[in-house]
Formats: sequence, C-alpha cells, structure tokens
Amino acid sequence: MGSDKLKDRKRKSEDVEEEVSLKKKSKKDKLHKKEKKEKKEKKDKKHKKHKKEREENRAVEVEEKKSEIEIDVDAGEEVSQVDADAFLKDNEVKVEDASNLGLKPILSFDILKGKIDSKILAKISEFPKPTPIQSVSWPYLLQKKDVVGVAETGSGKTFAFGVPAINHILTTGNKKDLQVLVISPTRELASQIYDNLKILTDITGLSCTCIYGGVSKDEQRKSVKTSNCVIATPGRLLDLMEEGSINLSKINYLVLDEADRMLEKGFEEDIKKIISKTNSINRQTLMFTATWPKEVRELASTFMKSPIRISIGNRDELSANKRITQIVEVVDPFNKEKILINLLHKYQSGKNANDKILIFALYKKEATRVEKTLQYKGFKVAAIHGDLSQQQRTQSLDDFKNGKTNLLLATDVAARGLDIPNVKVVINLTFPLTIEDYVHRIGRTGRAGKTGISHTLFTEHEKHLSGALMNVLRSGDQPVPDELMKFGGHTKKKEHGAYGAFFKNVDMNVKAKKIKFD
Ligand SMILES: Nc1ncnc2c1ncn2[C@@H]1O[C@H](COP(=O)(O)OP(=O)(O)OP(=O)(O)O)[C@@H](O)[C@H]1O
Repeated sequence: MGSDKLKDRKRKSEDVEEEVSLKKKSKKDKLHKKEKKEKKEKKDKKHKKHKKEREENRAVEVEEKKSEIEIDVDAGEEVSQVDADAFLKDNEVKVEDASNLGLKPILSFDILKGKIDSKILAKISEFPKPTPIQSVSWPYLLQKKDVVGVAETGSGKTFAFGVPAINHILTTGNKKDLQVLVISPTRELASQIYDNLKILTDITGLSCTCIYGGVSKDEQRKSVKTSNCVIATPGRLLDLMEEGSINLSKINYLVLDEADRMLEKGFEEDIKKIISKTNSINRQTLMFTATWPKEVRELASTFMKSPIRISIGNRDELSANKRITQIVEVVDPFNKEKILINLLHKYQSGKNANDKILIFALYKKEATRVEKTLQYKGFKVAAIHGDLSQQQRTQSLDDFKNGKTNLLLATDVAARGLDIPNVKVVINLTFPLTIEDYVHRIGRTGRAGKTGISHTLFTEHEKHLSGALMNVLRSGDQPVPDELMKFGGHTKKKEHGAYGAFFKNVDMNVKAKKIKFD
C-alpha cells in the first residue's frame, strides 16, 4: 500500500511536471509565434514603407516629367562658332562632356530672353554680362545636367548655380515643394548664399531658408515648412533631419558649394547621410569650387550622373586668381607679430588709411592672442573664429563689411567663399595647413574683376608646403623669392611645425600630391 501511494505521488508529480513543461512549451510556442508575427508585421511594414517611398518617388518622377519644360538654352545661332571658340580659348575654358553636347556659351543676358523667368533675367541683367563660369555652365544646368564647375575665387559661382536653381523650382515639379538644397561648409557662407538666392526667390514669389548652427532652431523649423529652397551647413541640417523637422525627399536640385571642402574627411559622412535622403531618381547634382584636388574627384562622381566638368582658367594646376599680387616673405617665426604691425602701418597709410585688410591666423587661440595684441597697440580690429558666439561672428563680419572696422582677424572659417567688397590686402600671418586653403584665403581679395594684394609670412615650419606654394606663385605669374627657393621643392603634406595637426581632420596617410617643377 505504502509503495502504491509512493507510485501514485510520483505519477502525480510527473503529471504536474509534464503539465508545467507543456504549459512552458505552449508559452514558448506562443512567444515564438508572437515574435514571428511581430517580425512579419515589421517586415511587412518596412516593405510597405519602401513600396510607398518607391511609389512616391515614381509619382514625383512622373509629375516632374509632366511639368518639365524643355529648355533649349544652347546659344545656337545667336553666338557664332567663331565667337564661341574665341571666348572658350580666351578664358581657357575646358568642358569634359561624355555625351558631346557641345553647347555654346551664353555671351550676353539677351540670349536668355524667353528661356528663363523674366524677373530673374531682369535682376541678373543689372550686371553687364555673365561671367565665364556663368556663360559656360548655364546651358548645361538649364538642360538639367549634373555639373562640376571649377573657377577662380570671386568669379560669380553663386549665381552660376543660383540662377538655374531658382528657375528650376519655377519649371519643375510642384512649386510648393522643397526642391533645392545648397550645402555650404560655414555659417557665414551659408548666410551669404542665402542673401544672394533670396533676391531671386523674393522676386519670383518663392521662399528660401537658411539653416545653420549657433542660433535658435525654432524659426528654422517653422520657415522650412514653407520653403522651396534651403541653404544649410551640414551639422544643423542633420539635426533637423533627425528630429523629423525637415524632409528632403523632394530635393531634386542639390548643390555642394566649396565642394572639395564638403567632401573632405570630417564632412564626408554627414554629406553621405544628407544625400541619401534626397530624391535619388531625379536629382540634378552640382559641385562648385575654386580648387578641385584629385583626392576628392572619385568620391564626387559617386553622387553624380555623367557630370559635365567645366573649368575656367587652367584649373588642372592649382592656381590663384591672377589679379592678386602675391608677396611671400620668409621670416623668423618669432618676429611675425612685429612684422604684422609694420605691415598694417604700411598698407593702411596715406590715401590707403581706410583700406580693408583681412588677416588670417591658423588657430582660434592664435587669433585671440593676436587680436589682443593689436587692440593693445591701438588698432580697431574685429575677429571671426570658432571660439566666438555666432552673434559675435556675425557682428564682426557686418562691421568689417560696412567699414566700421577696417581690420578683420580670422581663422580659416573665413577662408572660403566670403564675398566682402573691397578687401584690398590679405595677410597670412600663419600659413594654412593646405595649399588649397592658401588659394581660397587670398581669394578674399581681387574679386569680381578687381585687383588685390596678398602678403604671406612664411616660416621654416611650413617648408613642407614650399614646393606647392612656388607652383601657385609661378602659375599666377608671380615672382618666387630666393628665400623660399632655399627650402627646395618640398610638397609633402604634414602637420604644422608649430601647431601640430589638430586644426581639422588631416589624413596623414594620404599620399603627398605629386607636383611637377619647371
Ligand atoms: N555677371 C556678373 N558680373 C559681375 N559681377 C558679378 C556677376 N555675377 C556675380 N557677380 C559678383 O561677383 C562677386 C563674387 O561672386 P561670388 O561670391 O559668387 O564668387 P565665387 O566664385 O563664389 O567666389 P569663391 O570661390 O570665393 O566662393 C559677387 O559680389 C557677385 O555679386
């Protein structure tokens, strides 16, 4: 009997165990099923989302095809072949165009009559004639081609991409959509491009927004909702994208201004993320710059469809604008500030007492120190560098532009693109980290056909760039000082002798550029 009871208890306990195990199994099964169901739902949802996106893109494509106006902007009969050839030769224009369209340049604004919006045309016709980069790029851009435009500093690249951009909104897709995006490396440059494009959007009843960091997001979030055109720096743009305040899916005209800088390490990943959210099917992509190093060309082509490559002046060799007189003085690094003060007295004396001078330092700390020294010596100087608030930066630039101060001390944040009227002299107190930056810095003078002077203090710390600098001097028909030649033909990119390589992402593994000597 005892053993029966034991058996019974054992059986019961086994039953309970089995039941528990069954329950566990069923629970596991249920969980598994639930997981499977959730996974399937997630997959379906993703699939549906992609399908919807594809359909939307296709709809945009169809819509655009329907509303696209064929613009025949070849200057055709209006410019004779002889005149076109002479123009291309005189301006050393190179057009690499795999499809051999061979469009003639637009040599006068009249040729654009009936081909672009009349209000835009009236506005730009306030200039005497298109600049060479405008003449050559407009026919291709108005035919919706991808274009890489390389032309010297101050040669009117902003309207080269800006005029077709605003005309594009008027002739393509839905006029309410956000179609044009211009990306720029600095806040000041974004704001300047905005000022230029806003002239065109205002007269055509369109809307434009500028997006950059250092200021409140609220206004930007609001105005982007009703904008057709956005000019942005990458950081703030990504910020607004991530929080869902801006949708780039209808962007079909994308410009990278200062394109080589935008494709450098440090910006590259951001740019990839941004571009991936634009309309990949119908996007016209443009890259404009004054310097186009080989290192970035391959990466650039991954974002473009059979781009037409236009260069004005011989841009294969890195060269500066020829209207700039380039003076290079080899100096002892410890004497630089004393020499600077003498130079300021020299360039701002007599009838030139009010001339605008832009001084470049390499680092924020250096700029702050030199600013204090200059103030102590009685100079009225404004400054732009990364340690200042956006409000202070904007104020400094405004004061310099409107002549409240005639001295501006800046880091490379002001090297590219800034169009400040009548800068007479650029002084490089400390040489930049790359030769491209040198070309951009000195390009703040000698703009829009004017002449200018650049005065560079070169020290042994920068001797690795002496060869590259000599080439730029030679290609600009400028004398090469004997003291510079003493450094030989070094062309290797390496960290700055005095400050190291902490200015920006400098890839020390990148092979040195091969630069030929005469
Ligand atoms: N067709 C034109 N004729 C005369 N001036 C022009 C013309 N188009 C633009 N400009 C003026 O030329 C100046 C320089 O133009 P912009 O700032 O576009 O130069 P950029 O080529 O972009 O220079 P950077 O390489 O330094 O960015 C501006 O003040 C602009 O208003």
